[in-house]
Amino acid sequence: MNTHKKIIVPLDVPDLQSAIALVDRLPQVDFWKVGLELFTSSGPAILEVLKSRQKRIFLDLKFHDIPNTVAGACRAAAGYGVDLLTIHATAGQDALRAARSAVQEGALQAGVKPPQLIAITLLTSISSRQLAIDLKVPLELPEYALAMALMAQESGLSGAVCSPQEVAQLRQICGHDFLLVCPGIRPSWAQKADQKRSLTPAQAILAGADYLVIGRPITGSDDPQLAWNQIVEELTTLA
Ligand SMILES: O=c1ccn([C@@H]2O[C@H](COP(=O)(O)O)[C@@H](O)[C@H]2O)c(=O)[nH]1
Repeated sequence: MNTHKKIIVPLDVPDLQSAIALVDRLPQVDFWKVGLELFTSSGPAILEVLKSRQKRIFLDLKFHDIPNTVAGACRAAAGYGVDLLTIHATAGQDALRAARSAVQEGALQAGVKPPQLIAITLLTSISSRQLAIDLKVPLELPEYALAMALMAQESGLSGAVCSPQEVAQLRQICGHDFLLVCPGIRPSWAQKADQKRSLTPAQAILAGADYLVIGRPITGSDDPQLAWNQIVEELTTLA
């Protein structure tokens, strides 16, 4: 796969108009992520815009609810014909299994290809200290992230969202068929902002990530095109 096809850019903008402006500004981007901000403000309209331009879509709604409710949400989301869909692993095994089945049903009913359902292991904005002190989780962070990924794998999900700092371990244990998508990516020249467990794009790919989610280093830059080119160049040197 061309290296630039491994980069997913989030449309973390407040409205449909800003989203379309960003898509127009970065025509090289093949894979866009629609998350909570844009979907909450503008609904599914952006999905049709992206599909009409032959873009791949990561619908990152991070479902987290009881099994019956996540199943209903997954059934509806799968009907949009997106490529990737997220649920929090902490919804638990019953919810993950219900979500997996619902994704198949929703896609079948709508006559579209089912999305790959992937589980959030632990948000990349959470540090080891926050995991222990705020969330009261008694495990070491890498052990916890691995446990969440394994639960997702045992529940039949296609993969997981993890920080690049845990991706090597997850790749080694979960195997090569398990999709690993990494946000929290920061080129050496970018601000970390609220991301606590980051690596550079090259480090993340070398550690085993299938896809990198890279937002503000590109979309918050004065020159998004230049930032995109710098990242693609960094990754091309690996190929
Ligand atoms: O653990 C997670 C899960 C999802 N995200 C999402 O990825 C992007 C990251 O954007 P940046 O601007 O590169 O920080 C954002 O849409 C998050 O909702 C994540 O960061 N961590």
